[in-house]
Amino acid sequence: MLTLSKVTKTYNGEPALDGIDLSLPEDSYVSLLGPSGSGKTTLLRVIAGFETPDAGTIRFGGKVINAVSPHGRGIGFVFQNFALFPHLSVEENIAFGLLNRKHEAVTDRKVVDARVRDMIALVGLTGLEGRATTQISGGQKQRVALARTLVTEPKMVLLDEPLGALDANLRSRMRSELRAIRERCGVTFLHVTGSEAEALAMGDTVLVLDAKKIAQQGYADTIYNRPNSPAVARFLNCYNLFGGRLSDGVFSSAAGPLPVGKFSLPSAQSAYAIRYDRIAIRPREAVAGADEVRIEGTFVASEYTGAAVNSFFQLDDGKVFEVEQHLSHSAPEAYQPQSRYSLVWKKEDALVYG
Ligand SMILES: Nc1ncnc2c1ncn2[C@@H]1O[C@H](COP(=O)(O)OP(=O)(O)OP(=O)(O)O)[C@@H](O)[C@H]1O
Repeated sequence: MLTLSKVTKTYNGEPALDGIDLSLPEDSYVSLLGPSGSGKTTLLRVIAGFETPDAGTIRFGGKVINAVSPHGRGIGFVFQNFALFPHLSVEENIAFGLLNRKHEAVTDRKVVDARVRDMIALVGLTGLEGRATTQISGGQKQRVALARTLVTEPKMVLLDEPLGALDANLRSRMRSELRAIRERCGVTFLHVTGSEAEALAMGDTVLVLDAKKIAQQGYADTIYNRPNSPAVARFLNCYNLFGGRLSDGVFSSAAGPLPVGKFSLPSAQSAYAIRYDRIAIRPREAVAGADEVRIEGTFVASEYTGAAVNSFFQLDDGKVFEVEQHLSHSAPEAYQPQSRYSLVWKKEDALVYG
């Protein structure tokens, strides 16, 4: 439904977007993930029409929309800080967009009231219609912001870090709320986030932006299991990465030679990656099986994250190596600080780039 080809945007001679090609499906939840400064907000603003690209084409519903004003695009935008009107009630905030939009404003009060009522029910704000927006919680403000956009019946909604202003607890509850609301209204959501956990949890599709380009676009589980470059693997924050060189089925790294399985990915940069949750911690004297890779590390500390425990080991080259054990698989074990352990994984579980 939305296609960008070779879209470029430059600020003061510096590229903020450098040849973006992407294609978003109808009726789906898309997460846009990227490190700070990678161009996420710029990309959203270009799609919304708040910024004009220097080059490239934006097509929406089959039509080129480069020259169409933001109001005429049929694309909604939800801001991180919600941007609600403090002097208007919940209901008035939601009605505002319909009554005052430049394109096809709805002025029949009955139609406005009916649509606002439906929207209030859809986002779960029934009972709070008359409240001032200064008298509702952060999560409720988020719902008002969303309802105010959805009431105008956009074909697509852009959300710029929509959960960024909420505390951690509320953020995880609003993740499933947002997904459910989207499914009910059938509109494509493009959700910008700097959090890999949020992107993978929410998006049917994930777009990874790195250094002003699309580094990878795919299903969330494909990106998680098969990041297509060391940069994407690093950014996902769930892989240990080793630099080095691949030759004759062995990856030579600072941690020693690492045997390689059948799987390798072509990449300009060579690297060896093993996911945190694919590693077993065994006594130092443990011997690796024929299909396994074994290195040694010194235990530093463990950190509980609720469903998992993450343990940190220092390798001989000083690098920190992380292991994640899900508590549903086994009870947590206590490791001795400053003691040496074997860190073992299956050869086939490693991703080798080169
Ligand atoms: N109005 C502007 N004028 C000049 N440079 C800008 C402008 N807006 C963004 N940039 C630059 O463009 C690049 C991309 O910025 P952008 O805000 O899109 O990144 P982001 O991925 O959204 O970052 P963050 O996650 O920190 O919000 C950055 O180098 C930024 O400094």
